[in-house]
Amino acid sequence: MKQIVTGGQMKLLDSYTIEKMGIPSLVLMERAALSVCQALREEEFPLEKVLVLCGTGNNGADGVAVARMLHAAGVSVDICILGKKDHYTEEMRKQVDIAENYHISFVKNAVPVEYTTIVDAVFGVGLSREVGGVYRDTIEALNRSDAKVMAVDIPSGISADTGKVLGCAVKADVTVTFAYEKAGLLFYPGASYARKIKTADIGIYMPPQNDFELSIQSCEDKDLFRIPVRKPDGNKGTFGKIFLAAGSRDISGAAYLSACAALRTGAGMIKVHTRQENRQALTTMLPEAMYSFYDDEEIEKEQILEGLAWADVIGVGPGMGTGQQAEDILYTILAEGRKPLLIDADGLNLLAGRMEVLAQYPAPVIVTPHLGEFSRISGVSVEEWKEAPLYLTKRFAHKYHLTVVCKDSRTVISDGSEEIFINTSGNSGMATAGSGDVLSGILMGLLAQGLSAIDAASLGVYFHGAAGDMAAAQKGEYSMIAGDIITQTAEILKKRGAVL
Ligand SMILES: NC(=O)C1=CN([C@@H]2O[C@H](COP(=O)(O)OP(=O)(O)OC[C@H]3O[C@@H](n4cnc5c(N)ncnc54)[C@H](O)[C@@H]3O)[C@@H](O)[C@H]2O)[C@@H](O)CC1
Ligand SMILES: [K+]
Repeated sequence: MKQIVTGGQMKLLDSYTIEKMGIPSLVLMERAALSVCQALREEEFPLEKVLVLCGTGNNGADGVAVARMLHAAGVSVDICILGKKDHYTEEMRKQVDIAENYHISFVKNAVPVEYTTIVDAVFGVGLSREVGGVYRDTIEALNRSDAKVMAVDIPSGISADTGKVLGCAVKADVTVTFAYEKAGLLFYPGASYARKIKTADIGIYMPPQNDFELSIQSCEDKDLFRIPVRKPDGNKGTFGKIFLAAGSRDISGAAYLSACAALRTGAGMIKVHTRQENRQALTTMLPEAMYSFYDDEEIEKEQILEGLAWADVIGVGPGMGTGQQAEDILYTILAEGRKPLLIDADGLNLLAGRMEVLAQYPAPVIVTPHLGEFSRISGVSVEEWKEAPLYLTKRFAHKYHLTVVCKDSRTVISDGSEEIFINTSGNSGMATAGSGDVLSGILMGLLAQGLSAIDAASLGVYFHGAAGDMAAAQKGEYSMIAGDIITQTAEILKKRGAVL
């Protein structure tokens, strides 16, 4: 698990390290600048003629220190400072004094096209408003040049919290970020402005007790090993039984994909409750599942109650439609279910405006809305969410005691506690029909094997994205389809099994 921070959190950690632990600010800065110089070499930047563009804050001070190190190593480097001298921070003043002692060239109106490499040290985590004026003109000229661009800490103009472009922003080739990745480097569009991210240890201290309202985490490959080990003496019951209400008169694919993904993730048994019309298709495509069917008559409440009593995990929603029968099934489950419950797709559409009914549910509930569905069930518009994705997802999860998987290019997962997850696996090929059904199947499969709701959700989303990345490597982002994600799910678990 990787720790991620907001801009405000990073500033607190900087001050804690300086004031409480006693490491001088200039020492941190020296390490920061060294790490940038090292990355310039590792990433083979063309250092024939380098421009370091600096702001007046400590990001600019980092830049001046980088210029000094390059100059000392014999590189031809110019420093251009944007902003007034009387705005310099103390560290910036000091770095400029040192650079002047080294007789480094300072230029007033840099012409970006004249350089082979540009180091962007205009704004870091201190960016507090829209970028305009000379800053904007210079950043736009930089983006038009052919120079290779290294961003110091974060591309200038990107919000460290949301990844939004504040007016305009530097398009970097590589970003060296200090101590922890900032949330704004993970969310789009920030992620595409930062491109390749390298995280440098500069000696920042993380106190064991901090007052952060959010502790932001991001899963990595090694977290896949938290998927429970198969018990050699286990039976079908050991690995969990799932009751899934899915599919409707015209839709059988969603039920198939979700049920198949749950079994492929390792669940012991699944029973799909669906419309009679799906009998032939589903029993042919997935004979491994069990089924109960209903038709135009009233929904078979007895069948549902039987399924709920039998199951360890309940799922409802994929391809179910939003008609009266779907609504009756959902509300029967909400009234009678006693096991961990996953609600997806149409299940969520049926809940819009009535979320308080979930408060009575006696076991953990996971909901998996995409942003549009999240907007419908929470009343938060997509634009509002993009302004504060972490806070708004947490607030909604907390209000209704849910684990929320808010699906977007960077999915956010929260159970309302201070620990919140941003997912970084996956690719645009996963924006394909049925991909969400596969995710719901994976999450049920992990719940069935005993993971808690938040572990199943955070790990399952990462797992789904990782399988999607493998599918894209094989089929390409254009051609991959949801079924390919299921195939790769099996490949990932095979490797996991082989290691143990
Ligand atoms: N000692 C420290 O505090 C350390 C700081 N570090 C660096 O310092 C950075 C943070 O430094 P600061 O907090 O000084 O902030 P920044 O250097 O990111 O920027 C703040 C400055 O920009 C101005 N500003 C903000 N938005 C603007 C806008 N839209 N247009 C024009 N001016 C604007 C502010 O008024 C302020 O002068 C980090 O990102 C990191 O690069 C690192 O060197 C590690 C140590
Ligand atoms: K920067």
